[in-house]
Amino acid sequence: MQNFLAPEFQFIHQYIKKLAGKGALGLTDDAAILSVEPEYELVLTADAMVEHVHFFSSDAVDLIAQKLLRCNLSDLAGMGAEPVGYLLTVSLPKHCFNAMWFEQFTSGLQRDQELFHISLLGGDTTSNPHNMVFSLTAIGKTLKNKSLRRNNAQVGDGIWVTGTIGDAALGLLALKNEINDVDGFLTQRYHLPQPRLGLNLVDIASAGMDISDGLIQDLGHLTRESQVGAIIYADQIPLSKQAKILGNSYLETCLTGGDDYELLLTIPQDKEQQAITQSHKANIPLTKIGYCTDQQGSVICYDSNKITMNFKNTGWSHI
Ligand SMILES: Nc1ncnc2c1ncn2[C@@H]1O[C@H](COP(=O)(O)OP(=O)(O)O)[C@@H](O)[C@H]1O
Ligand SMILES: Cc1ncc(C[n+]2csc(CCOP(=O)(O)OP(=O)(O)O)c2C)c(N)n1
Ligand SMILES: [Mg+2]
Repeated sequence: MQNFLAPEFQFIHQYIKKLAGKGALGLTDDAAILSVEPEYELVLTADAMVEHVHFFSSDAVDLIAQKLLRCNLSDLAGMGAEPVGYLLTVSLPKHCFNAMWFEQFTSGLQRDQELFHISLLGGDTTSNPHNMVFSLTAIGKTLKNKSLRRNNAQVGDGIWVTGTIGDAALGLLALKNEINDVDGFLTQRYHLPQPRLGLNLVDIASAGMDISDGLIQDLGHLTRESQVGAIIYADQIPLSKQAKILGNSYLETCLTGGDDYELLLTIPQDKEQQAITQSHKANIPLTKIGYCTDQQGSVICYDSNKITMNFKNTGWSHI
């Protein structure tokens, strides 16, 4: 009998293999092998992306791939980790198994592998009759005991965010034709999040996480884990000029819509200058939006008239 490759393995060989890096063993074995320097520990995270839920069927395939990788890299950034490698699982309807689809998907990943200095370690390929479903496991590293946790914010620490908040949620509205995205900025922020890797806040930030489900909800997670409360000021929250133009009626979308993939951080007041220095070094904007209180479980957002804002939902929930 001739030893030929079944189509599944031809696809892996032809398209996926070129993404494989150190430790992947050329995708020839059952698993990858990873060594890590003794002074480091591994940081592991997995996030899935599902057609119709996380992205549109009509989205460009290379952008879907980049968003998948970037959302996971954002989780590593949220832990203060440096990327090492990733595992990729794809489950696709049969019509996706063609050269054009795989060329686009892998070219998106290849682009970002170079940008973020990361390579593929392995994964799995399956078919399913309905939707595109992806899962990516990102592996990073931090110096031992130096990762950024959600549970160490202290009363009085400032609350900070990177970048601008709400653009992607507005981009989603634009893609649903509910608002106009004149220059394409908002949809671009939806399609291509910017993982905030490289911001070195070791021994500076007291707690941190990435914002994926909505600022208000994610701040709730951080304050709960740290057993503190929070007061933030809506007019201090950094918004892009495209978001500002839409006006106050879209503020709630910005603060609760999710898909930001920015970092939420707490920083003791005596470390603020160091944090700002690091933000300049990494060229990542950092803005103070409030502070931690001793009102455990209370997240208050004041509007510009110092009136507490009430939200219909504080953020995204799958169920
Ligand atoms: N199906 C699951 N199996 C194992 N762990 C899970 C599962 N779903 C969520 N988690 C864990 O629960 C925590 C919260 O999940 P999630 O809200 O998705 O975090 P994130 O927003 O950082 O991706 C994370 O530590 C995540 O690893
Ligand atoms: C087509 C489409 N509809 C709705 C959304 C909004 N949305 C879907 S999941 C999600 C939250 C982030 O995804 P999740 O799976 O919760 O990631 P995690 O918090 O685990 O990182 C948001 C804001 C979207 N991105 N795309
Ligand atoms: Mg998750």
